[in-house]
Amino acid sequence: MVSSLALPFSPKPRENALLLQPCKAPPLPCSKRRLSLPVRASTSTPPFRIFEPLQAEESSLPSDTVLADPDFYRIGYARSMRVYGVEFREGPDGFGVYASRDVEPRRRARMIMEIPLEMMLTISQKLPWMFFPDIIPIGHPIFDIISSTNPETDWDLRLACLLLYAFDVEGNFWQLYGDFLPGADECTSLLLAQKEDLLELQDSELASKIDEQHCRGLEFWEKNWHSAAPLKIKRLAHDPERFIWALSMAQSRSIQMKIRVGALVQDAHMLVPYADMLNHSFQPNCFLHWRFKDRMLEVMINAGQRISKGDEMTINYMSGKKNNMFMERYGFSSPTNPWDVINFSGNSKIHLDSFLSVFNISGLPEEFYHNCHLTNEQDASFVDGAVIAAARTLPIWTDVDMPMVPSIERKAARELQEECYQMLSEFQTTSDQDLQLLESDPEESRTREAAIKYRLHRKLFLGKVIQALEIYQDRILF
Ligand SMILES: C[S@@+](CC[C@H](N)C(=O)[O-])C[C@H]1O[C@@H](n2cnc3c(N)ncnc32)[C@H](O)[C@@H]1O
Repeated sequence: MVSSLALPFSPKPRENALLLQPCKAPPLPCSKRRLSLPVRASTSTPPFRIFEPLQAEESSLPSDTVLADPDFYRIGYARSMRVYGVEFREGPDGFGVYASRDVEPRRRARMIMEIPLEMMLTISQKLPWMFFPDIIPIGHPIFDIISSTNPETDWDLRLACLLLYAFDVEGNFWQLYGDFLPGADECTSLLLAQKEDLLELQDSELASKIDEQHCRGLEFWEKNWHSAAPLKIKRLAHDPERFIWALSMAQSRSIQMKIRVGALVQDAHMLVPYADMLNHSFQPNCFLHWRFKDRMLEVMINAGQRISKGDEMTINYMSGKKNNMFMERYGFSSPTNPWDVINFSGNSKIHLDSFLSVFNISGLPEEFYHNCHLTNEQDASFVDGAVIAAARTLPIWTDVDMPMVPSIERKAARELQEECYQMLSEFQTTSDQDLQLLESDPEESRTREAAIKYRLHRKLFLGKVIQALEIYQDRILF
């Protein structure tokens, strides 16, 4: 274990930083997410003005969101966390980060959040296990439990142990921050799903993977939280549900990053408060950066990015991964995931360059992008991540010396459409039925909702590929 060093200096609050000042803002509803408690909209006036945006006009901010409770900022501000030009709001996908003012594009990336290492929970990706900050005293039995994990596969078990341990350390920041983490009923992680929710995925392979993960978590708890375990271990997770919840936090909220602390460069798994409230986008406007000189994680707006007040600030959680991977780790999916895949089994193939030029897609397959400057308005709205995914996943042929023959291309496109229709017919429900289910029960569990959305998103993707192939057939006269 390595002890963390003292911060070389405390960062000064900057202009526009979150400032605690007497409240002049009108009372606004705010969200204080407490573990396992339903979200309540408080109508009381916050005792402090929490950062400039609270005074901003609410009208241009997303209407289906409520501001985070002032305490959420206060506990971080007291420990040198800073935010600039953004605020935390609770919306349809839980907490998120939103711009509180317009930002003109800049040549350099611009910082919107800084979080000191002292507030994080980190553990090295490889042996020997090192923790920053070093909160586990030598000889504590949780260290033996962490040491018993498989170094190759069990990063999430180690992080879950560390999180549970932090909740138990008197005065630790995570005792306060834990109040704002999603409870078991608010988190979408499928580790927290009932068995019948997993059936709603209509994907037996994914359901059994999640089931295996769940069993792995339970076995780990049973092995280490047995009746003869010391009290200081037992009290970290009295029941398996508590451990599984911590495991779901580790999986759905941690990041991996190379950090440099003093002379040590380390690949770490990290739980970073506040940055863990950023939602995912395949076209993110932000990224994470490790600032070595004072050991801060920075959230930066991409260089050249224009931001309008009310925009959600997002990062890319994983690049190049299909929806099933997003479901497995985070419990959400997207109908426009540009990396989704369809496994076609027939021999039909379409001509890649012709397909790309019909939809003005440029670049190499790894970096396909929609060249919207060449496109009319109607096409611009049609071409989304699903069409980019189609360009990657449709079986293709390329031969620079051979021109494509439109009639052969049309036949291939029709056969590929047939295969998509066949795949759609194999689902137990239609998209309309899924939509009805989602609308009919607003109180249903987050995991059941995520599971129904997953199969719906698959159908929407297949439908979009069918539509794209239709447009392709119409436009390949030359
Ligand atoms: C790192 S947390 C982000 C903060 C989270 N929204 C919260 O309420 O604490 C990841 C979780 O946020 C949600 N999430 C993030 N990005 C999403 C997206 N693009 N669509 C739907 N849910 C998303 C999922 O529930 C995911 O497990």
